[in-house]
Amino acid sequence: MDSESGIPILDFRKSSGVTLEEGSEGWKEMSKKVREAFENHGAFLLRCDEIPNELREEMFTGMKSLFELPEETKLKFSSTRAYRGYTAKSHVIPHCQSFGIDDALKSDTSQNFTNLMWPEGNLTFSETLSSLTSKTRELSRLILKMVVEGFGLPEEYIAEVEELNSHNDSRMTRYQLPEENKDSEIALVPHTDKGTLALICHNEVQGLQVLPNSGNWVNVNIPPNGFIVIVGDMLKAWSNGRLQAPTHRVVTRGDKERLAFILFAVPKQETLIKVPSELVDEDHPLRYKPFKYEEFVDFHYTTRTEKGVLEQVAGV
Ligand SMILES: O=C(O)CCC(=O)C(=O)O
Ligand SMILES: [Fe+2]
Repeated sequence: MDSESGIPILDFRKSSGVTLEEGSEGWKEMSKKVREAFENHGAFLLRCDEIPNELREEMFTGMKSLFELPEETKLKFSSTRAYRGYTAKSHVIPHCQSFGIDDALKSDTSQNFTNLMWPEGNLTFSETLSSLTSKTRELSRLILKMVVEGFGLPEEYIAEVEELNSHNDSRMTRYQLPEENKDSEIALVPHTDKGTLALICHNEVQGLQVLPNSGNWVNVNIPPNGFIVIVGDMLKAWSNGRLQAPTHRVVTRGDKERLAFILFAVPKQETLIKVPSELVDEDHPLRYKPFKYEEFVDFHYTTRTEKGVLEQVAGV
């Protein structure tokens, strides 16, 4: 457990003697821990060996060169969609620059992005981005299956959680230190993630904070070579509010810049989010009516509100 935030650390590493073969006892036990962590914290810290350290190091080395490219090159990666494309110093991300990549898993996405940034080519970057994206996506699939198992739901629901993970966006962010004040300062404003799950790894410079129900921000310490897995609003809705989608933000802490790679598992626009009947009972009355992901996204983009979006769109 992370002593500051109380968020559990789950160890998926084979080297720790864990076998996560689907259906095995180890798998069932871990699925229960995933469910409990998501119920209590909306997140867990993950140690796993699916993603080699060399790959992460390669990614952060590549990201360093990426962010050092001239501003006019970075601005070539534009998007009409909010939070996608290249953003620098927006109100949402005051001290950071970020590349939001849509459809991160499409076979040519990494290559097209790389070619735009490095017209002379950068095969290492393109392969690293593509490999880290697909490996984190495999992890998100595994974790969603564990949610189905953790709730003891019939196997049919695996297809449903796959729907919740049918689209993938990724984001690469550099949180810079503000010139004047090197102490703690907000670099990414408080929010919940709007999709299903987010998997985040960073260059070992901490900065993430969560807001527990106690109402006081707490630091999250991602373990070395680890990840944090955070529940988004869609998984919260699908689970009838039984899994939390925690409010989180990033602050600059210390004197090093932070680099983060984030994979977002999201539904397709037209996906219908509907609570499984098994998750509704006397103790857990239905909280959300069925709604399409795009209704939620449109409402969020038009109102630009962070407060109670889910309740306003789908609340019973
Ligand atoms: O950089 C981080 O640790 C968090 C990023 C985040 O929450 C986001 O991009 O939605
Ligand atoms: Fe987030």
